[in-house]
Amino acid sequence: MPEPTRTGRSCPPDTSSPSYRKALKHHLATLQPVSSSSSSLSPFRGAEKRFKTRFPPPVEEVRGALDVALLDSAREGEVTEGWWRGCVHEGVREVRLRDKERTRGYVVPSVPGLVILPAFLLPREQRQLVRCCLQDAAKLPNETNLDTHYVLPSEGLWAAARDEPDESILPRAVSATTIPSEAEGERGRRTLIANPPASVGSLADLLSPKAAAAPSPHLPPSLPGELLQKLRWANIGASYHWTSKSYDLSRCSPPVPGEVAVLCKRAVRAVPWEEVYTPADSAPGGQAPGWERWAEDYAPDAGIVNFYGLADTLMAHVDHSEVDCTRPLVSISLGHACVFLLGGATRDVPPLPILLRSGDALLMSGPCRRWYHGVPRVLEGSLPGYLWDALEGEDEDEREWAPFRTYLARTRINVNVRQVFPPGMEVGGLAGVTPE
Ligand SMILES: O=C(O)CCC(=O)C(=O)O
Ligand SMILES: [Fe+2]
Repeated sequence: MPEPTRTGRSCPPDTSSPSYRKALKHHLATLQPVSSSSSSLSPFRGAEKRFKTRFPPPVEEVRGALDVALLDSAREGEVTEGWWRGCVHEGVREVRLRDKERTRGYVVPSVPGLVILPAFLLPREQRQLVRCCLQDAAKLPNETNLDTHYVLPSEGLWAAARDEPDESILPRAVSATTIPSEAEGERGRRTLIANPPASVGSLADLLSPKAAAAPSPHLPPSLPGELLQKLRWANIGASYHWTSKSYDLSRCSPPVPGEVAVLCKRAVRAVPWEEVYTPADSAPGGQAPGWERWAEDYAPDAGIVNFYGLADTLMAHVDHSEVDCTRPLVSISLGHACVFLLGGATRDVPPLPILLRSGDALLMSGPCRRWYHGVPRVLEGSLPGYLWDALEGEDEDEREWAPFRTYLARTRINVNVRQVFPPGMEVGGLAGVTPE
């Protein structure tokens, strides 16, 4: 495979180029007639559609996205070298972080409980987290989207691609004890299924063993490098069961990797929550009960690492499988930037588009913790130079980094970490207390 290059660095696609015209022609030829229902799309679906558009690329649409990197002169190079940029919305408020080295944090009054920590990770830390995601997280006993269909090597796909690139990986045989894989999209991405939000009352469900999804019967053996391109998610911590969209605590899983947990706790500790929630909000039934103690007692116990190719999207959904429904979900972006849409309690609320760049952390807590959100667009040509070129002044082995940068040339990674159980409630594989 030829070494990929960083794409579309300093200008939008050349709309007069033969390749653009050819792609446009193909697009127009395959265009479906406008359905009578398209005007009745919900505001969230409408926004998704606008950001997904390839012809022409949604440069103007993205210009309306909240892009807090514009407020940081240190990121000027990163912003100007790519051709996607958003804007700064009125009302966005800076909060002073406790973490002295990283001084920026932003809240948006229309989205209570949202905190954005731009450039939360330094370039060196981003590289380290990328390594952790590919080498350690996407490996047994953690489950990935590929485990349903292939017998993956115990050393993990990344190590296999590096050490035994020509060794085929066999598809898994169909077994009579499995059930069809309903919750998996065509390429291992997720599709929507409606299930009730988790609560203390649904704990018994979390403890009951869940059937494995059925492997696809018609898959050829594949090389590790080919399968890496099909890697879409890896569970970390408590095992998430995609078919039923709930946790499966009957499955013993290692905890969230230490270095991921440390980063997420650092993000939660850095936020001055008293500036996010006023004391009145913390009253019982308020916006985020217990926020005063998050700095001490936030303990992530589950998460998903999402791997997006440049054309991949994540449709509108609510993460409601966690028993604790207000503690922060910490989401860290790596590699290519994206547009993240954050709506409201229903798809009828017009979403706020946010441009998330590599190293940014986004925290959803309190009211917005169970709001609709999704990723309609990975922004091609947005890989920052420090993930591609040698790191200035850092003692890093660029040869060791080379396969990671090649992978990132077509990828966005998102580390999405949650706390399923509130402090003191430890259940099943995570300890052994059953609620009354
Ligand atoms: O990729 C992202 O930024 C969001 C991912 C997400 O919403 C999820 O994993 O539930
Ligand atoms: Fe989500």
